[in-house]
Amino acid sequence: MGQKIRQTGCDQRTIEAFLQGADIVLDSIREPLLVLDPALKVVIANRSFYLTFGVNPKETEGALIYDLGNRQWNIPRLKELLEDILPGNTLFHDFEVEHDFATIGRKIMHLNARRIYTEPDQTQLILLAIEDVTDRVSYRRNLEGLVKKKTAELTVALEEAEEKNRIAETSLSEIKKLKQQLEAERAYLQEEIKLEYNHEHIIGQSDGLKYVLYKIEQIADSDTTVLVLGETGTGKELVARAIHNLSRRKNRTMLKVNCAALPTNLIESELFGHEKGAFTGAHARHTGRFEVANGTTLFLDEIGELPLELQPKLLRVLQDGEFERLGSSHSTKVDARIIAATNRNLEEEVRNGNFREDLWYRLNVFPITMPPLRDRLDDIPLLVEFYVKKISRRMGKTIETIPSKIMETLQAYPWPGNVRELENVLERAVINSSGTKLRLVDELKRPFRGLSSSEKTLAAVERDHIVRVLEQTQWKVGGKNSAAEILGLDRSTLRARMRKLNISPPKTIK
Ligand SMILES: Nc1ncnc2c1ncn2[C@@H]1O[C@H](COP(=O)(O)OP(=O)(O)OP(=O)(O)O)[C@@H](O)[C@H]1O
Repeated sequence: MGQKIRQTGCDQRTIEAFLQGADIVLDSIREPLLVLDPALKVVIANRSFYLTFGVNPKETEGALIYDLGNRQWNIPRLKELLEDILPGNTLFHDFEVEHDFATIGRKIMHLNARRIYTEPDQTQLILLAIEDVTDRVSYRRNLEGLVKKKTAELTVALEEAEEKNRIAETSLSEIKKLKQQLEAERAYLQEEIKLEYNHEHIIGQSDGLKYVLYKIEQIADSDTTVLVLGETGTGKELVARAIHNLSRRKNRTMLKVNCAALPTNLIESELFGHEKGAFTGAHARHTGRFEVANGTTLFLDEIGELPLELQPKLLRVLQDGEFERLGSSHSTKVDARIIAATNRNLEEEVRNGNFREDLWYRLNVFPITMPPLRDRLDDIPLLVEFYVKKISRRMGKTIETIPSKIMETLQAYPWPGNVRELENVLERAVINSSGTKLRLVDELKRPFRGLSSSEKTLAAVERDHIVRVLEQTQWKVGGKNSAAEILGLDRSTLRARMRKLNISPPKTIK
């Protein structure tokens, strides 16, 4: 402890009185201590201070606190705190400073300062205690670093887990969607199986048919919308199936919607689906054919019968591949290749205001016209042979001869119902043939009410034929031996046609 007190701001005698015995007390304390006068100059320091800081009393006592230790304590905030102790009667604890020692390296210290009095005259001095907290702080800092590192690692792990979870959820919802789609497709297939659709190859070798086959091959591979035109029963659906089976989508089932077979209020839901509660009776969500057809081909049969109010919705799917389920405000995207078919003259329907012109243009990108059977007489013998064989095999019969007279009759008939009608005529013929020779039962020579078919419009020919079949069946529209069965149409399709062609039963039948 220094003997002389140099230039402190206090009365010399007072200080000396204070120092009497104080050095013994101060030296006995293990922490470094400093006593400062009101001018913040060092009055005295203890042994621990000198040892810790590697300084001697001579260079310490009388020195301004901020000048100590290479001015490392010249910190503005510390200055404020120290200068406020005596005037403000304040104290402070654990002011953290870092100090570089030449001998022992970097140390972290906590400074604690308070006011003290000298006896007997109560002169005010400052006691500054210095605590070495290097180990504690390093331990805390290490711990904090560790916590930070672990937190960062955990955050990354959490983010990764969340991402995995998100991917899993997305996959799950995709799987669910796919499952729904497959279930709908399976239900559709079961319906199809029930209907016993069994489409064979397209039979024929006429130039007209060869041209159709050429066009099928030309367009099959692309996703272009195809419009198949032609009279009823000419094989438009066969064309659609042939395109699908030659396309990249052939591994999935082609879906079909007959636009004439459903009432207007059901067709929208059938095509586009609906949400639960979209209308009275919508007890569950229904996936529409467009959605099920995602990734495959959708065949829209009898497109000319699509109600006008639904035509803009179809146009939007064709243009943007988007639609909304009934009762939903969300758009659903689909990638369905559309093949539409009609036996109507759509241009005429556009002129009559029954069909939207923009939709007609959009559908008519690649038209394929199936020629009527009467324009491809060469195909009749092939078709007759094919169907007689097929039907007799099904019925367990053997028909070996088709008399040339019958073949001539079949080639002379105008076939307003086309191949479908031929098929029905042959079915009845096989049923009625008891031996190995085919026997026709239908009266095919019957002329068309006064006019030849070439002199009539297509609609008039169709009307005549339907009326004739209805008359034959006593106007029995549906069921066994009905007009619908003979014409090979659904009962609802026939009814739609009758409405369109203005056919109604005579009053006596009603
Ligand atoms: N070239 C052909 N070869 C073999 N069968 C054919 C041919 N053309 C049509 N058919 C048969 O005729 C029947 C009617 O064909 P399809 O249903 O494809 O005609 P469509 O033109 O779509 O008729 P609709 O306009 O009434 O819907 C089917 O049983 C079909 O297998």
